[in-house]
Amino acid sequence: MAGADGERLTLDAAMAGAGSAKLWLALSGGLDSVCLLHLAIEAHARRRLAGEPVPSLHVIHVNHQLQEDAQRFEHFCRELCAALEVPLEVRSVDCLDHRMGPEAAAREARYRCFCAVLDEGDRLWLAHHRNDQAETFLLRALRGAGVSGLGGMPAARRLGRGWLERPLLGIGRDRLERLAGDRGWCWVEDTTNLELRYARNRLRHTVVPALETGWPGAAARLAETAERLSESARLLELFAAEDLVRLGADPTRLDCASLLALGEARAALLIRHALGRIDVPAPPRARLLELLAQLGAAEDRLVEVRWPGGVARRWRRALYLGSDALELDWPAWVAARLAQWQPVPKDGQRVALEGGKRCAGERLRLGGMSRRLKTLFQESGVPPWERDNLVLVRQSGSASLVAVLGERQAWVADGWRLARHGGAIVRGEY
Ligand SMILES: Nc1ncnc2c1ncn2[C@@H]1O[C@H](COP(=O)(O)OP(=O)(O)OP(=O)(O)O)[C@@H](O)[C@H]1O
Repeated sequence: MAGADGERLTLDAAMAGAGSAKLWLALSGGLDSVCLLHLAIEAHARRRLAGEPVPSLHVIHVNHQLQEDAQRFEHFCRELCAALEVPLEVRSVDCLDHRMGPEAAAREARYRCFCAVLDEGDRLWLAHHRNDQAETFLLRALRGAGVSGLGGMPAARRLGRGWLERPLLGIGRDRLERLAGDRGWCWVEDTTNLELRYARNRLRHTVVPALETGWPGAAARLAETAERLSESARLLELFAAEDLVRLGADPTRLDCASLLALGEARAALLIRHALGRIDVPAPPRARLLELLAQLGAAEDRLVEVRWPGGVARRWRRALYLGSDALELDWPAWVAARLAQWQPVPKDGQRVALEGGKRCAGERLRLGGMSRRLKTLFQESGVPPWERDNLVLVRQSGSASLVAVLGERQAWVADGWRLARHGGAIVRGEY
C-alpha cells in the first residue's frame, strides 16, 4: 500500500482522544467519503488492536431525493455499510420546497440532519480534502472575498452539540483516487459532478488542471494560503473582540463617535465582528462602506441601511445592528424575554405571567409613581423601532402591568423584582 502512511497518520491522530463519544462518518457514496469510511475503519481497527480507547463508529447518509440517482446512492451506501459491518443511519429529506435553490436547500437539510444525530461531544467527519479547499479558495477569490472568506473550511468546528471535523483536508484528490484504485474500493459516480454549468465543476475540470500543468502543486499551495489566511482571520477576530469590549461590549449597539474614530478599515472589521456575534450575516463590502460614510454625515438624521439578513440604524449617536427578520415569532420572543429576565413578586410567591403587546396609554408603577410607557421609553433611550417589540407582562387574569421586557432593558413595577438578568442594563425598582 504505497504512499498511504500519510493517511494512516492523519486518521490515527484524528481518532485519538475521542473518548467514549460516537464518531459519525458522513457518507455520500462518492469517492471521497468512501475513502474516508475505509480509512476510518482501518484506523479504528489499528487502535483497538493496540488496546487504545476507541469511539463507536456510525455512518450517516442523507438522501436528498433530488435526482433520480438518489435511490442508487442510498442503496450503495446500505450495501457498503452492511459489508463493512458498520451501523448506518439513513435520513431522507425533502428539498423541493425551497426558496434558495436546490443545492443550497440540500446543503441546509443535510446539516440539519447532521446536527440532529450528534449527541453531546460526538464527532462527525466529512471527507473534504485539499482540492476541495483549493477550489473553495478560488471560488471565493473570484467573488472578491476578504481574509475570513478566503480562510476556507476549518479542519474542526462546533456543530450542534458536537464537532464537525475534516481529517482529509491535508490530502489531495489524486492520492485518494490512487488509494481507492490500489485497494479496489468501489464508489458511485455523481454525474452532476461533470456538469460544467456549475462553477465548482468548471474549476475542478478546467482551471485547476491548467494551473497544475503550469505550476505543479498549485492546489496544495492554494490550500496552504487558505490555511494561513484563516490564521490571520482568527487574529483579526481577536483584535475586533477587543475593540468591541472597548466600545461597551454590546454587539447590538455601538457608539458612533468611537466607531468612526477607529478609521474605516477597523470600524468595518468591528461591525462585521459584532454582526457575527449576533448571528446576522455581514453586508457586502460596498454596503458597509456606504453605512460608514453615512454615519459620518449629519448627526440628526436617522440612518438606515439594509442588506439580505441584516439592518443597521443610527439613532441618537449610536449604531444599532440587528436582523432584518420582518416578522417576529411573537410567542417565541415572549418566552425568550420571560426566560431572560424572569420577573417575580418580591414576596417570592410563584405566579403565572402572560406577555402581551403594547397598545396605547399603558402605565407602569415605578418608584411610587405611575409612569406613562411612552415617556419612560423616550427617557430611557429605547430606539423607536424596538418599542413595539417590548413585552408587556401581566399577572394572568390581572390588568395591571408588572414588567416591561426588552432585549437589552427591562423595567419592573414596584413590588416586583427580576430573578435573573442577561447582563444588560436593568431599570426600575427592585
Ligand atoms: N448526501 C450525503 N450524505 C452524507 N454525507 C454527505 C452527503 N453529501 C455530502 N456529504 C459529506 O459532505 C462532504 C462534502 O460533500 P460535498 O463536497 O458534496 O459538499 P459541499 O456542498 O461541497 O460541501 P459542504 O459540506 O461544505 O456543503 C462529503 O465528502 C461527505 O462526507
